[in-house]
Amino acid sequence: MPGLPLAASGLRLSYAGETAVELPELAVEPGTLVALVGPSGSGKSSLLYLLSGLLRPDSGAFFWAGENIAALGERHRDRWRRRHAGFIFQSFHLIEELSPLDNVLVPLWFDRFSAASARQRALQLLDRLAVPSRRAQVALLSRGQQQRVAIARALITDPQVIFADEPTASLDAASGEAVIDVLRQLAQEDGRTVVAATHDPAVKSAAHLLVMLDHGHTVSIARSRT
Ligand SMILES: Nc1ncnc2c1ncn2[C@@H]1O[C@H](COP(=O)(O)OP(=O)(O)OP(=O)(O)O)[C@@H](O)[C@H]1O
Repeated sequence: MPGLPLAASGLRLSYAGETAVELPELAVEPGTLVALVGPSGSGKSSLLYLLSGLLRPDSGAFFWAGENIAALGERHRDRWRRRHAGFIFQSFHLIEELSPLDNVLVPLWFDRFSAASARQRALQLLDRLAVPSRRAQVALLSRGQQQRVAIARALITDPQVIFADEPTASLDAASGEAVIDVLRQLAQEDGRTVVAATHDPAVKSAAHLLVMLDHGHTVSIARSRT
């Protein structure tokens, strides 16, 4: 499934009158890995949650494939997210007692699907991400492997856009590099749109597009040369 173009215009979110993030203009083509970077408290997570439709802006618009998600009610935004987006978190959010395979199948619990084909797809994803799928409990895997299980779980619905909140922050450098390689592949080879909020200089240098934030303000948007 090809990626999804994202765009934003005049986005602003504040908490108790304090601006958390402002983004005048953004356009992201499918196949792009975007890094949202800046010091702690600069608004990276807030912007990620705005662009993913988890938060609603005070003003402005953001578009997924031309649809202004900011204008939709919660139920419709949920539907768009379920259909088009996958999420990856710093602390993985896996169910420790379940196997890697069963964790990858979690997003399908509430959907009608063919168990056999879903299982096959989950095994293919775990294989692609080099995770030993036969382990009884995901908790027995290394942290790098656990994050790759979380990526497989995000991919089970074949999302066009992936949102990642500090995807490498709890990993050592080598495991972080493996996850960054996967994020780049998801953009470059699959053509998905990938947006990551990050402190990690390695994610920053791997990204195709950088959105730099400082105290809520977008300082610059730069296309990297990588
Ligand atoms: N739920 C909230 N209620 C009130 N203020 C909030 C809330 N969430 C974030 N903020 C404030 O909004 C600003 C931006 O926070 P945000 O978490 O988006 O920054 P960040 O760059 O992701 O930070 P970090 O790198 O530390 O995770 C900060 O001043 C923060 O204190």
